[in-house]
Parts: sequence; structure tokens; C-alpha cells
Amino acid sequence: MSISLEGKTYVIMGVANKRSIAWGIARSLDQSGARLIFTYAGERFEKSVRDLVATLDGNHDIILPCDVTNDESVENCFSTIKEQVGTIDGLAHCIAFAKTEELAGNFSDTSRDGFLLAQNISSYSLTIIARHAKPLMSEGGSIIALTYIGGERVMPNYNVMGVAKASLEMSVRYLAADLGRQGIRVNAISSGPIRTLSSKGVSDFNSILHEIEEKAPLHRNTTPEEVGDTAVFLFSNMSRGITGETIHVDSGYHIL
Ligand SMILES: NC(=O)c1ccc[n+]([C@@H]2O[C@H](COP(=O)([O-])OP(=O)(O)OC[C@H]3O[C@@H](n4cnc5c(N)ncnc54)[C@H](O)[C@@H]3O)[C@@H](O)[C@H]2O)c1
Repeated sequence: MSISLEGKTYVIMGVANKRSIAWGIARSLDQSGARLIFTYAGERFEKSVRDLVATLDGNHDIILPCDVTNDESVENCFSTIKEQVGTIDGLAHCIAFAKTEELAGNFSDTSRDGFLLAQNISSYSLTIIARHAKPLMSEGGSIIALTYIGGERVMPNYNVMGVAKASLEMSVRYLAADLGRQGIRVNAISSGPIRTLSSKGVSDFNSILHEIEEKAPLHRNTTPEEVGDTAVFLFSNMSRGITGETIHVDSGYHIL
């Protein structure tokens, strides 16, 4: 049984396909009765997102482009949301990108371009999104970002994305401090590794999955449903005292 979020509205950013962690979050929220608004990065994702959304139980009819590297695109996206629904209760930021060649080999070979690109899409995007979402959360709200243990510790091949996740996690704390007075909570979910379009780019990802099965306290890999259900908790009133936190949903791997 899910926590009820009936009457609440959340923006889900970062569904690319049915493997996306954002899609796991969307399914859990749909089951909780929430109204959902979806954003996608660019035209090539639109059909896939529309087809997926049509399979959900609820009628979630607002599906908008939002390229986080483009200020105007972010502004247009949130002004359209404001026009169409007025207020929202939260959003899930499930967005990251790094060049494949930067997710392998020596970290010292990271290019300036590659470093800045990873920071721009995977970290700064949370700040600009929070800025535009804030006026829509006039009755308070909950913002969730997705991170990975590679932002706290050195993990094989995660390289430039690990540095971007460290920056994202710190942005979560600064945003939590900044937006707390308006009743807006900001938290991160540190997910265990899950096979998705993005994680395919990390060299030797299969060994990382294997290591979790072998060593994590629960001896199994994390599912998008587990992350989705944690997002429902973080969006709900049950988590009202929690902000600036990073919750690990990783079969306990982070304690090792
Ligand atoms: N898969 C994992 O093992 C894992 C583990 C921990 C955290 N995460 C994080 O979860 C989040 C979702 O990733 P995923 O694994 O579901 O992969 P995914 O590829 O399904 O999702 C990444 C999303 O980022 C979007 N994106 C990229 N550039 C963008 C841009 N310029 N503007 C807007 N959106 C853009 C893509 O369109 C895509 O929808 C990411 O933050 C990722 O780092 C993933």
C-alpha cells in the first residue's frame, strides 16, 4: 500500500525510457494518486515519454520540453507550468550527463569541456530549476535530486561524474538552507547502481552491479521501484522534518 498523495502535483524531470529511474519515481507517484507533470530533454525523447505516460493509471497531460543547459528553455517550461496548474508540491530532478570518454581511464585526463559539461547538466541544473520552481511552491514543497556514492567516495570509472555529484549534493544542502523559510525541503536520494541509458556510459558497469550483489548488506541490486517509493516518502508529509539530507537507497552498500 502506498502513501496517498492525492490532490498533490509533482514535476518529474528526466524520463528518457522505461529503464529511467525517473520512470520508477513516476510509477510510484502515479500509484499514490498524485498528478504528474513530465519534462524531457529534447525532441528525441518526446514520443518515448508520451507513450510511457499513456500507460499510467492517472491522466497526466502536461508533458513539456526542458533543456537544462538553456536558461530560456527552463524559464519557458516553468512559466507554462505556472499558467497551466498555478502551484506545484514538488519536483524530482533525475538529470545527469557526462561524455562517455570521461567515464573511463584516468581522472587526470578529464578535459575542461568535459568537466564543465558534467557540472552544468548534472549539478548547476538543480539550482536553476529550484529558482524557477520556487514561486510555484507558494504553499511549501519538496525537491528531490538523484545522486550516487561516487560523489562521496572514489568509485571505478565514475571520474568526472563523481565530482559533479559531490557538487550536486552540496547544492542540495545550500538550497535546503536557502529555501527552508518558504517551507521548501530539498533532499537527495543516493541510489545504488541501476542499468539505464546513462549508466551504460560508465565503463565496466557490470562489475559494479556484481560487487553490490556480492558485498552489500542486502546482497541484491537496487530497483527503480525502491527509489520511487523513497521519493513518495520524501514528497509526503511523513518526511516533513527532513531537509538537506542524502538518503542512501543502495542495499546498504554505503556502510561498507
Ligand atoms: N543508473 C544509476 O546507476 C544511477 C545511480 C545513482 C544515481 N543516478 C542518477 O539518476 C539520475 C537519472 O539517471 P538514470 O540512470 O535514470 O539515466 P537516464 O539516462 O534514464 O536519465 C538521465 C536523464 O537526463 C536527461 N538529460 C540529459 N541532458 C539533459 C539536458 N540538457 N536537459 C534535460 N535533461 C537532460 C536525459 O534526457 C535523461 O532523461 C541521474 O542524475 C543519475 O546520475 C543513476
